[in-house]
Amino acid sequence: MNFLIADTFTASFNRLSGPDQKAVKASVFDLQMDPGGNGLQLHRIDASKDPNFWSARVNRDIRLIVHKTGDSLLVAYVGRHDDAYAWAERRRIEAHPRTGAVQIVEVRERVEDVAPPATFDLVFPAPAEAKGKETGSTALFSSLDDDSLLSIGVPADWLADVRTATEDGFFALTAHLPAEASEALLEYAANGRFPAPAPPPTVADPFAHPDASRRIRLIADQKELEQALAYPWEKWGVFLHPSQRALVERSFSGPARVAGSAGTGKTIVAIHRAVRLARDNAHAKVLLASFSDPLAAELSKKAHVLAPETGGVVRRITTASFRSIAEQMFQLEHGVRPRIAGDAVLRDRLRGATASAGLKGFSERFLLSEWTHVVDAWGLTSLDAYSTVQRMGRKSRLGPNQRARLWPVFQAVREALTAERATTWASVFAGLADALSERQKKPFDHVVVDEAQDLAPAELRFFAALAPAGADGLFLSGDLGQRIFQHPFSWASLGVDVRGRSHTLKVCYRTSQQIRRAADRLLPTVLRDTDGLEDERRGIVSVFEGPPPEVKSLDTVAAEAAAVRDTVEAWLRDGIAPHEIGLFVRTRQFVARARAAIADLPGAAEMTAAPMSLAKGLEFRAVVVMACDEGVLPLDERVADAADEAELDDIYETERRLLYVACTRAREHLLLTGVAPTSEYLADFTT
Ligand SMILES: Nc1ncnc2c1ncn2[C@@H]1O[C@H](COP(=O)(O)OP(=O)(O)OP(=O)(O)O)[C@@H](O)[C@H]1O
Repeated sequence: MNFLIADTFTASFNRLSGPDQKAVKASVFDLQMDPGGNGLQLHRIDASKDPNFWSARVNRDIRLIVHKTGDSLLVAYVGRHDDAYAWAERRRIEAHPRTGAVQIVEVRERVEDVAPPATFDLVFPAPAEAKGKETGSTALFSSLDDDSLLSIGVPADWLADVRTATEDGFFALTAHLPAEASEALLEYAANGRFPAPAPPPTVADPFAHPDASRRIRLIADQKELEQALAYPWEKWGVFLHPSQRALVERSFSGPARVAGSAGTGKTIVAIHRAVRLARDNAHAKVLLASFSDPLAAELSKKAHVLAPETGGVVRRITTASFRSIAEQMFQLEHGVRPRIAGDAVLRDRLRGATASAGLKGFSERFLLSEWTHVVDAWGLTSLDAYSTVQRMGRKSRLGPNQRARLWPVFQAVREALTAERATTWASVFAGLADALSERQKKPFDHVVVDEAQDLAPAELRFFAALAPAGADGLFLSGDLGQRIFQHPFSWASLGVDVRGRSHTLKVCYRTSQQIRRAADRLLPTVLRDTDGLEDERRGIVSVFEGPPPEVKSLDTVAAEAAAVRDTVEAWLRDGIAPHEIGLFVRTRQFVARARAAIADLPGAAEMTAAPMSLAKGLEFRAVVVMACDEGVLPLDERVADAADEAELDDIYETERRLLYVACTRAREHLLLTGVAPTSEYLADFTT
């Protein structure tokens, strides 16, 4: 008999107290051992339209709802007695007549509350089919016939409701529909088309249909059940979107990439893929790398969720930050750690060299940036090389004469570093890339890199050289819209050509529809990388909705602090825990302004207050982005350094992306504040 669990069970389990969860786990294990349910007092739920719903007694209070058929037992829900019975009485489980996927369907006639709720600040762009629409009361799907609605998995008894749904009532309705149907409707409302239908299953098993296997998982053995129950709140551990699953399972003939806006699950795909690769080959060594040490630590935690220690899988997955894995490799190669010259040292050497060369007319910041992003990033060692290098992302044009004047300075810096036996990260990565690319035997069989949009050229070459060049050697996950540390460059020119092997995720799991759409307005709808790959950002749907983001322009710093304090206090009152709150500001100097605003609130120390550049990869239930003042965002110092119009544009775009990253850390609540006159970017949120 097949033993299955549904995501409705996982979600309901998550709402129980610790002791109740423990008791439920014991009962679910018992059920798996003995699907007959002896000892659990199985009772058929007579009031349910579906005769296959049974309740199992966990303890005095708690009932487990299971769905039993001749060949399967599905654990569907858990809750207090009355709640559990009511849930089962309002549901039926059946294969959809058209798609063939098993669905947990709400029985239409038992749902009384489908009437439109309070008006939402609706989030759709002008719906494709809603020409002439003026209010939120126009039917969104009236032009769709039964056939189309059935093809996306709308249950037959909900067809009429869907056809009469208006913007105002839409989310209330979709809460009752199977997720594949509501996602498809959302996409239709946003883009005027349906997503590509899920491919039919190869076997005629309704549970094996991709739409079903996203929400109902077959549990093969006790170990799998342990995993599913150990981290039930990490839904992604068990239930992946089909587009995510495809990227995890698929074999790619060369380097491949997953893209997608913030919160679409790129990191989740990267982790699943690393675990999948390690599982598939018991000898494979896998590297799972991310931008910083804290992000790498998060990857490691999540990899453990997917592959508990016992399997021996995690041992073969090395999680590391870009720099820490390079440092380890450097030590293996040279027996010592690299002596890295930091920015302060570089600035000092640049200053010295500029003075010696009598060079005038270039700011210190420009010189450091030119060194970091051009000379050092590309490992240039001669004037010839510097004269011909394409200064990608450095839009200011530097003529041959200017380059010739600058070169002695950079050469002197390089010589000074060599004399001091110091090096730079770019040199470390480049040296390792050169050494490793010569080798037949590579340190890893598969390399998976998250936050790949911020890889520097030498870093990309390094990761490409760490694993064999063939199939499934290199997998990169990243979002061009979140590139904040690197200038763009051609991956293909460095031998990492992901064209034809690049896929974009479109379902956002982190951020509410309202916040995501507002944040999306900060970026162009299509981003293009240097190799011509397009990242289409329209048509993203969030799986839930929430209050719209708030933007407040205040007259003084004190008034801003008071506004932030009031909002954060309200969040705390609403049950949001202090550690679920993050405050972001443009630079370190403004962290004190954020801290001061929340200083007297309970749990203030547990709230995160950090510069936007550290927001990458994090997430919070509620986020404040503070100090969005004119002159701070974009940052005056950066703007002042722009060599020309083109470089100015580039700075403006990077600053926008920083704000985008900070805003998309929010799941449910987002507040942006600034002291008037505020940042010009804030206007994008309200228009
Ligand atoms: N299939 C899924 N089911 C449930 N939750 C998911 C799923 N995929 C991702 N999530 C959740 O969505 C959130 C965002 O996922 P993740 O961090 O992987 O996105 P991302 O695309 O890497 O985001 P960013 O680019 O902003 O770093 C996380 O909380 C993750 O647990």
